[in-house]
Amino acid sequence: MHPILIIFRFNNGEDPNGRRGSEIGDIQLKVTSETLSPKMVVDFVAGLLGGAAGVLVGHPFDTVKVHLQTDNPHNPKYKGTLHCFRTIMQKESFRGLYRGISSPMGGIGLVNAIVFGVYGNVQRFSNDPNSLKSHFFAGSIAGVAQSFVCAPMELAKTRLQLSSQIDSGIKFTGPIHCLKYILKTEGIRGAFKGLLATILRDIPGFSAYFVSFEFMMRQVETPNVLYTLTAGGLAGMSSWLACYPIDVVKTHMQADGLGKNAKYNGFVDCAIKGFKNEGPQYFFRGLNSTLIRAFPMNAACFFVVSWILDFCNAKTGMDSVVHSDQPLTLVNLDNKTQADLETTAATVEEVVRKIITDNAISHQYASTPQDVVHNHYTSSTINIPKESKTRLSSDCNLK
Ligand SMILES: NC(=[NH2+])NCCC[C@H](N)C(=O)O
Repeated sequence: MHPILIIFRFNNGEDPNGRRGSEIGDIQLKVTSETLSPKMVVDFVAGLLGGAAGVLVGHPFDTVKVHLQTDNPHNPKYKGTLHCFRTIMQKESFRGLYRGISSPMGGIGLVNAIVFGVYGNVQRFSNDPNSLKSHFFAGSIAGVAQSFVCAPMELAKTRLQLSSQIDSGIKFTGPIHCLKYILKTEGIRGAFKGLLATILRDIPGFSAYFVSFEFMMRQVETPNVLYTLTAGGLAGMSSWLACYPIDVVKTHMQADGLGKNAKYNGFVDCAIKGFKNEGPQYFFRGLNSTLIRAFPMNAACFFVVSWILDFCNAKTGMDSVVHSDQPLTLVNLDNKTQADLETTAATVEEVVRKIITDNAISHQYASTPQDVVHNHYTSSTINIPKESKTRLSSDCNLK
């Protein structure tokens, strides 16, 4: 048997195609027997495009960072971040700033598709999707999931960035070439060097990322463009603050040789040696440039993701959850109105019947647009007991 999927939305009188839709407060109900919710795919696509937007905005900062990191300390070419930026612009214009963008574009696009795809789906299907706890948990799972792609990708990036310091006796043409070489010489274990450190970094990294974004977005009723950009930027910064010391250790692990060439015995050993050698500063070197880059990059990323999710929600006008053997679930985009529903109707069945017998509750529950909290990652659920499900469908002529 196909799971029954009930989708409903509150129509605020705005038709996505510009036509005037139904009356304010009308509720549209749709019942289908699909297994795949369109949202599932939308999350991945939104993450992919959001990641690409982030790289487009963030890459010049990365270029400046790498130029500064590799500058000669005894005879520096650049006086600082701004000077470096200006010098590259003068000499090579945008081409200089955007050189080498193709690999992060592909890589971060893929990583973000996994991050936002896994995050959105875990969050929506969790028991209490609206709680910050669910966002935290979904962020951690997403962090673990992306690590398997992120770790080898960052390994290749690190080895390429440090190719002047690490002498592997070969000049790499790009990340794929570098990874192939690692696979050939160091095997599959070599390609996943730093995986554990990546997981340890990205569990706190991505839970902080999503919880802080969600928290900030909840502080205002209708976040405007500037607000969304700021929240995304700050979420990116807080995510790096939450995990930066682990990131430093990860970088050293991935820059380390293998076998008898290895300086470190593992994650903890690496952290201890770094601390003994340099003191607490060891864990914070490079934090500035990371934070500077994180703001614009994640502002762009979250903005594009939110925009795409909003756009798709407006188009389909629905949010949805599929439960095959659990009680049927109703999902709605709008917390507030749903809260009204829950308190005024005695039973869930009654709620559904009210929704179905058209207009029965439309005016009673009419909410003005300002009243609506559009929470991109929120889905509110009403659980309908299994027994009432069958009755419901026959009563209402639903298939
Ligand atoms: N530590 C993390 N991985 N935090 C998540 C932020 C990811 C984001 N793509 C960035 O590079 O800024």
